[in-house]
Amino acid sequence: MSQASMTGEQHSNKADSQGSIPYDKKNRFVYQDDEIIEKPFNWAQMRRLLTYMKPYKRQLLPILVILMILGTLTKLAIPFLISYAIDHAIAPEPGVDPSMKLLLIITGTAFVLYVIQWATNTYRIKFMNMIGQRIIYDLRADLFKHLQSLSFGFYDKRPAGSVLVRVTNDINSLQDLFTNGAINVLVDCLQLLGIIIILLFLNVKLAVAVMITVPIMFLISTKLRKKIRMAWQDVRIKQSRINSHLNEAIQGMRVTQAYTQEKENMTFFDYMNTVNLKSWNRASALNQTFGPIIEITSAIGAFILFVYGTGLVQAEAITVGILFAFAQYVGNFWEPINRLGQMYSQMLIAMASSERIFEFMDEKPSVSENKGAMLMPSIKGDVNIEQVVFEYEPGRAALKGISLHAEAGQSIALVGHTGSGKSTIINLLCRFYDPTQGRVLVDGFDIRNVELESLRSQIGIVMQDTFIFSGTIRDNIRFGRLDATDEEVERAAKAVHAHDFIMSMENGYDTEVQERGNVLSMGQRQLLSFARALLADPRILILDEATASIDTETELKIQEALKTLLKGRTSFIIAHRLSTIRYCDKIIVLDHGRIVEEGSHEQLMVKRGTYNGLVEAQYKYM
Ligand SMILES: Nc1ncnc2c1ncn2[C@@H]1O[C@H](COP(=O)(O)OP(=O)(O)OP(=O)(O)O)[C@@H](O)[C@H]1O
Repeated sequence: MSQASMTGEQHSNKADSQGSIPYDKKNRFVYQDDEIIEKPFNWAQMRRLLTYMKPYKRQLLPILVILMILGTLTKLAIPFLISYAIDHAIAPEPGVDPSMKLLLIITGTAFVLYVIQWATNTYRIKFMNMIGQRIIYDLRADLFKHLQSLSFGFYDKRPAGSVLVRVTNDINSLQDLFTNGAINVLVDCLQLLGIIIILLFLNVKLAVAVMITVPIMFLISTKLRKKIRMAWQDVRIKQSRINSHLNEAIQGMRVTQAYTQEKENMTFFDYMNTVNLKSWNRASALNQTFGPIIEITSAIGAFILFVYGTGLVQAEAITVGILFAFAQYVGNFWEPINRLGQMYSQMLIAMASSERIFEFMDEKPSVSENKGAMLMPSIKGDVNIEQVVFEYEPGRAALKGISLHAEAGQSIALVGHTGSGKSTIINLLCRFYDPTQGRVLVDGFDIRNVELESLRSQIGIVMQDTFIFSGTIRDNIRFGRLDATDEEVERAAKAVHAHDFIMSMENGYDTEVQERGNVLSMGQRQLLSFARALLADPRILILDEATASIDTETELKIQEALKTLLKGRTSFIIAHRLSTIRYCDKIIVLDHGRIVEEGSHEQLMVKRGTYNGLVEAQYKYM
């Protein structure tokens, strides 16, 4: 089950109080909120994030900085130039004639500056996007690489939907920071500093008077921003829940339709959707209050400027040109302040995102290679499981002291009731988990001391729940050994009797199958995964309920094929259908994590113990 479990309580938080839909089953799903929660600014984390900029430090950053400085300087210079034109070319001091030539020179220069400003801004945004996208590409690649290295234990604790939603949302919120943010902060700070210096240079008194509104504006905006931030976070929580529910609803669509639960699901979805809409409306309304507040504050600034500034002009303390320059600079003043506020909110959200991304990245695989792990030599197939105890969760042993030996080339069947520990033995043999106690030896090597890839690449596994990737049937079989030729692929398919059904499909081996192979029947999928495993030519072959969905006739054919194919390989076969394991060299009977019987079919039948009971129970219902 994805983000949800059916037990009930946690969901009854904020969302419920906001949702007005009278729906008594709205607690049916419980979602762990994987939303982005605001975190205090954390320098260490920011530095870690910024290390992703390192590869671009030499190539692109210097260009960016030059563009940034050039853009800011031109922006700052233009009002100054116009002010100069007013005072010296349009309305010069009494006694001096207006100069058309000077005006033309100044307007020409201003025009050139506008062009430079436009060009620098355009290229700055382009470069920023380029760097930002590359950083996100690197981050995403790092994260995916790491996720692939994490062990089953990590995924046992987290539903796929939760990993997915979290990774996509968090990476997206960092995307905003890197593409729009980091460099803009520098641009805005530079611009602000430049304006303050110029204003003070032009006239200290007027500059101080105009900037009197800044602290007020700062106070108001800090308070309001916090509220707005919280409101948007609430929106993200709601959206994250919708995503989680969607993920689950789509995956479980067949069950929903089979149990005709569409109406129920729709009502629940409607409820979540309404809660999301309300939360969005609230955040959006709050957001809209910000604009007028800035406008009122700038209007007060402008009022002070014109009342006090005109007084200063009349007293001849400043010129009209300087008053004009002031008006322009003050106009440009609020823009960076506003953006810096937005950036701050964005950074706090990015802090939370990066924390969660780094939390995944810092997660160590519970199964990792020991230092000095050696390459597993070519496996002969002798498997020794010695006194193995294994707990998925502390205190709940799934295997309680298992010892078994498979000589190279032997076929071993694992049988027993559901939950008796059959798959767990296989999981340990493939080293998806490490035993809590005891050890697993292959050809005398403790598998903890060999390189994982060299071990797993020599073990083939066919599971009941076969995963078919999107691509052609040929690609799916070739997944077993990527360098296999087309002939080898077909030979493997023929050996497991998959060739006929493949050829009956529209494009034969080139038929496209969808993710999880929905165009194929369960049995067909299993046949493909047989072919895949055989192509890999593993020394140890594991069949975990691999023939459960194949009809008896095909199964008999496969049995024949398997007899030759299993020759020379050690195999472990888990099967509830006991007829399939009758000819195995050894049958291990498990019960509640312990081996209760061991021997050949004939030996165990004579014993008239658990195995005999299982076989008789099966025939009784036939
Ligand atoms: N990922 C897991 N996390 C926690 N407990 C688990 C996990 N997988 C299996 N178990 C528990 O370990 C025990 C053995 O499970 P296992 O899957 O090995 O049984 P099995 O014999 O293969 O069952 P089946 O015939 O149904 O496939 C069960 O009690 C099961 O609940």
